[in-house]
Amino acid sequence: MIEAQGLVKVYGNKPAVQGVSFTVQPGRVTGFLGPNGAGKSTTMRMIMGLDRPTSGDVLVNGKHYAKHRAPLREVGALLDAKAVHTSRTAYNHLRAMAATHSIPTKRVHDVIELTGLGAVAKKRVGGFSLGMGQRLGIAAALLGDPQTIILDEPVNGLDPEGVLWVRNLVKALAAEGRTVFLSSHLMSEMSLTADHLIVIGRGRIIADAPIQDILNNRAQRVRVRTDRPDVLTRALAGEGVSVEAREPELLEVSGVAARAIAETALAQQVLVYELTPLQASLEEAYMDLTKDEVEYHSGPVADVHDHAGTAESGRHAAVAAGAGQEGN
Ligand SMILES: Nc1ncnc2c1ncn2[C@@H]1O[C@H](COP(=O)(O)OP(=O)(O)OP(=O)(O)O)[C@@H](O)[C@H]1O
Repeated sequence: MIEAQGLVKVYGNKPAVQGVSFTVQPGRVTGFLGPNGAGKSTTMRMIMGLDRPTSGDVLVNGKHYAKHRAPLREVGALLDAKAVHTSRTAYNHLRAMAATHSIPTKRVHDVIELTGLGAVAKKRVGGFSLGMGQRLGIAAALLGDPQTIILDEPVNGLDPEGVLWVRNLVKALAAEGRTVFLSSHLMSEMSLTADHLIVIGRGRIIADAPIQDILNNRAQRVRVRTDRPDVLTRALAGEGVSVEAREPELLEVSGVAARAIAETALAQQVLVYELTPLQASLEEAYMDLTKDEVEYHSGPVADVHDHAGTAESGRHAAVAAGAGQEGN
């Protein structure tokens, strides 16, 4: 279990994390989701004792990370896969880690097999691709067979087969009763992997709930086809209600339930020939939640065309477009 209480981290005069409290429970995958610069990595580094909180406190399995006698056996983390730039082979890297924590060599072989590194285990880590580096980082995180696993952007750089593998792995680890805390900026991936979401924006928690609740709590949108959109729009107007005209006879309404729209239409004697409650995608719910919290706003799509193609290039383009907005 991970318990954070009032965590604050200020770099110079830049508040990166601003009073964050949450509990990550065992037995489920908890996703840590937020736009670039939201404070995910900083929070994870504080959990692992790599950054000292400006104030507040965080415990892993009931203690500060550094107070555990055998931390690798308590908590396994992948924080920066690129950090392992070594002339050692993957096998020797893991063996050295195992040796300093009294972990038997058999476990090294086990995690190499588990992470699909068998074919490259005797190769120098310095020559690894990003995906192989991610697998090695995950192997290292699992080496001590820890109860708590923290993975910062674990699918970064993985091919689709690798993404699926991480998804199944973290679900299996949670099903064994472990605490699994996983950061990502990819909502689509989280929706397939996590049971519970903690959403962070500009250093503050903006949601902490089961994924299904986050979807259900989003203002319900209803698609309405009517021959009198003008009359219905006026009749529905009110606080918390939004009515958008999509096509000449098509409205999208949020903030009013389908039945209430039907009642209003009936009272106005307006013909309605479609009334469809729309299920929000997790992506939409996320955009809704974080719309005021993004530190970096993307430029128009035309700006990113040169790099377009992958989510990753889009993300970098978004950062580039937003450079200079930091601290606003
Ligand atoms: N060592 C540091 N010194 C100064 N500022 C920092 C440092 N580390 C992070 N920050 C700033 O703190 C804020 C939070 O950064 P953090 O890396 O925790 O966000 P993140 O949610 O992990 O983002 P990303 O998805 O881009 O990795 C950002 O504004 C970042 O620029």
